[in-house]
Amino acid sequence: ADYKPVTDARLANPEPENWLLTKGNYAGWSYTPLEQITPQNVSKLRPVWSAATNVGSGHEAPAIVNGDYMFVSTPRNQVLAFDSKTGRVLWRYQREMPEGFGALHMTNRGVALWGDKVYIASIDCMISALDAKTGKLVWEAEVCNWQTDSAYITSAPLVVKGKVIVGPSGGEFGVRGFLKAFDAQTGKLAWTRYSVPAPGEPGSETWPQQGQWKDSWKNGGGTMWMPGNYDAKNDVIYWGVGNGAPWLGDQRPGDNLFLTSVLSLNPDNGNIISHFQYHWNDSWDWAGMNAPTLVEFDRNGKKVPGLISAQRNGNLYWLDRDAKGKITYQKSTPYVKNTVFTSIDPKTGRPTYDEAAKPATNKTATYCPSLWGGKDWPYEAYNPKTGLLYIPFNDNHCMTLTGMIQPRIPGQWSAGVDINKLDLKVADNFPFIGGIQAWSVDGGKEVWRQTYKHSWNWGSILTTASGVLFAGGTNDRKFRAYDAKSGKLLWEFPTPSGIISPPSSFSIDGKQYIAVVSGWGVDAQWIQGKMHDQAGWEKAVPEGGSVWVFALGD
Ligand SMILES: O=C(O)c1cc(C(=O)O)c2c(n1)C(=O)C(=O)c1cc(C(=O)O)[nH]c1-2
Ligand SMILES: [Ca+2]
Repeated sequence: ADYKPVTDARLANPEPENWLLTKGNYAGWSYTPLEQITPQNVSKLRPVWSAATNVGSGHEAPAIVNGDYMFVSTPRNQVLAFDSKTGRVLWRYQREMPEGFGALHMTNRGVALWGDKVYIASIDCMISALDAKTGKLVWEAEVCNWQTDSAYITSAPLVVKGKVIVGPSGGEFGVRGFLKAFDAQTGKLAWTRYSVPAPGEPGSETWPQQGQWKDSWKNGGGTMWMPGNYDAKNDVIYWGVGNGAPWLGDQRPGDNLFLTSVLSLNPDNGNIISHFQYHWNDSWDWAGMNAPTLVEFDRNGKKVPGLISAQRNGNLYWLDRDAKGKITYQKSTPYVKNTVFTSIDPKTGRPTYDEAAKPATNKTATYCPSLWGGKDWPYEAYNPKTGLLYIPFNDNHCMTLTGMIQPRIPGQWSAGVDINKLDLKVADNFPFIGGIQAWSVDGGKEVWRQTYKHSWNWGSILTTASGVLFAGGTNDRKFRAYDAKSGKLLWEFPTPSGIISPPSSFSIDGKQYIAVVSGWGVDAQWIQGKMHDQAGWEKAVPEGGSVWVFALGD
């Protein structure tokens, strides 16, 4: 079939029938304007086709759809192309894993599209451009060196104006985070931007300049391991920055810009325009890796550009952004229990801490939420019709950590805590752990919630113009539909494994489809094991990847 090239204009204004970007649009909404599937008829949803991916581990990539072509990336550096309507396999690309390779998170969060190419960042630090029609390799380039940098890539790339932008992971291996941008046509490196400034660069004054920790910036963390968002109108990208390395903040005294922050950047050269740091001197692995969602706030009857973001630290943030990309704190509120922040400066958003709840070297501290946060990487969703932000959250869990000095050995855990002693504690008689919260963006209030007594929630959310939410994320393998206005459960379907991939939607010949990839693994699986020990939950969730496509039956 013909392949319609993906242009800058199409990415900035994606047609409703396709799903060209990880989160559906550059604003990060995870929203489809399609309206055929409604709260009234969603109970008639039936599988149309499914396909095994032939690999295990956690499948965290959405189905990306451009007309008749659907692209799904999987763990182990694989990209599958399907006929969107029938599920026929068009091609399969697999980049061989290097011998001896290991990473902390064996997953991939999806491909990016531009022109006639498909871009995949592989776990062994490479970025590859494939021919969309054939799957043939067109170019490849090195983003990092997995052996010498101890880095790996799980992120989906983001393409902005002909540049493919991606950052590696490795916050627990002492990687100093960065983004790289490559020419989408040729693979030539366009720019590199570190999240932690070198001495003399703006922000370096927030890192130790002398003494025992003067070199801490070199391995300070701040990996940018989730795709950013883009304000196409004003030409500004927004990217989240991860946790500090090692985790203990006393080993890098100072605020440590730009860890656990959102950065606004110029996509042409990666220059930092502005930032907001969610919390200073991170000591909890509360990474700020999820870019905030681009919305507009209603202010005195006027629409003003804003950012909203449910952060891992358990706070929900409202930030202003202007046409130049300047970010200004507006307000925040806890959406899960946080035992660390004793107050937040209403002007600056800067928190003060209960020192007893801040882990440090040779000190044991207990804090809530645990390192997995009020929410981890799964995407929130925004629906402009309901005006609600939907947050996949986890509450009633805490962590006890003891800090230590851990030498940095390439490729090895060096977060400054014993990896076997990540002491997750759930609340006694917890009423639930996971769930979905719906928040009014303008009203600033929670409107409804769904809670899961027997599961964490690892499910990114899709919302539709017709008022439906789709989400997996639970250990019972179910894919669910909810009423976006009320939160009422409308439909559910058990897939072969648990779902931790973002659902997406597309339409062909006037028929709307919902796609999702089933395939439990990574931290969702790790926590399930801990919940077995703590609360007697089933130890394992069946694994193995499969793609599912649904539509309304008769
Ligand atoms: O600091 C990092 O570089 C980094 C990377 C990743 C990743 O690439 O998946 C995760 C984390 N940190 C992390 O802290 C975390 O909780 C996490 C969960 C998952 C997952 O896929 O379930 N990845 C990651
Ligand atoms: Ca991390």
